[in-house]
Amino acid sequence: MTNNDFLLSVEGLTVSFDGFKAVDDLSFYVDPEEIHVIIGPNGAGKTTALDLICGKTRATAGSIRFRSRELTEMKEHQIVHAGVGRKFQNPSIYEDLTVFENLEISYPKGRSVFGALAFKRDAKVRERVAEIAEMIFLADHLSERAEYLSHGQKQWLEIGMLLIQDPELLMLDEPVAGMSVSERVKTAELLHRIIQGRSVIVIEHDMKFVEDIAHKVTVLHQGRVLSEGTMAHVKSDPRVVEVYLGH
Ligand SMILES: Nc1ncnc2c1ncn2[C@@H]1O[C@H](COP(=O)(O)OP(=O)(O)OP(=O)(O)O)[C@@H](O)[C@H]1O
Repeated sequence: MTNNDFLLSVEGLTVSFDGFKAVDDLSFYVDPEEIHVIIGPNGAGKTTALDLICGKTRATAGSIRFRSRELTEMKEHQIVHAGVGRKFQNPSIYEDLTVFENLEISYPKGRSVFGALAFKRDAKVRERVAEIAEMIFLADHLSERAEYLSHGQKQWLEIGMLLIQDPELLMLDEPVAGMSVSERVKTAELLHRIIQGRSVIVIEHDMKFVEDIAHKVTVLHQGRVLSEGTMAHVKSDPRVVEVYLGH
């Protein structure tokens, strides 16, 4: 039975690579405005699960329902268009463009209601770029070339490039890897700020950061759910301690 109150329902999801099931009969659900963190040991299938949701990898079996749509039957660009944004581990920003230009080129095309009045569209884009830049702590860096940003600022810029498309589901793969402590704190703040009207799935190994952001945690092990619930719940689950947290 599908519960339509969930933003995302993953059920019985399986992918087999030459007989090896990297994701094996996986089910989990994401509520609207939820920060849902996926943790688990190396090779547990976390990245593969996100690859399946964004259409980069095709499922062998199972279903992924996003609102009322079945994503397993859609192409990658259709999934993006449906409102699913994905950030990979390495930032894919344009180093030789400014912060402003990086955000501007990410603004969705063809959404203008002003028709030929291009200047009105330009004003709207500038306004939205300014709004996003403020949100990602880069309001004072709009005219700076992206190559001069710190590693953390580059990560934020890429999140901003996704936010400007206003996805209802945003997926982030290890967003704080390589960040300083203060950048991690600000990233947690950023995530709490952007979930109004959207949900976020995060893969993360930094448990302090997970504690700061997670509404719900799903622990994967060998492609399956090992444990699920609040951080306090999964932290005290002996099976999680044994395969992951105790190491
Ligand atoms: N295209 C592929 N072909 C064959 N095997 C694959 C493929 N993609 C992933 N795998 C295997 O599936 C398993 C799960 O990999 P995945 O990258 O999803 O794990 P992960 O939980 O994200 O790990 P990590 O924390 O190290 O990033 C691994 O054993 C990996 O080698």
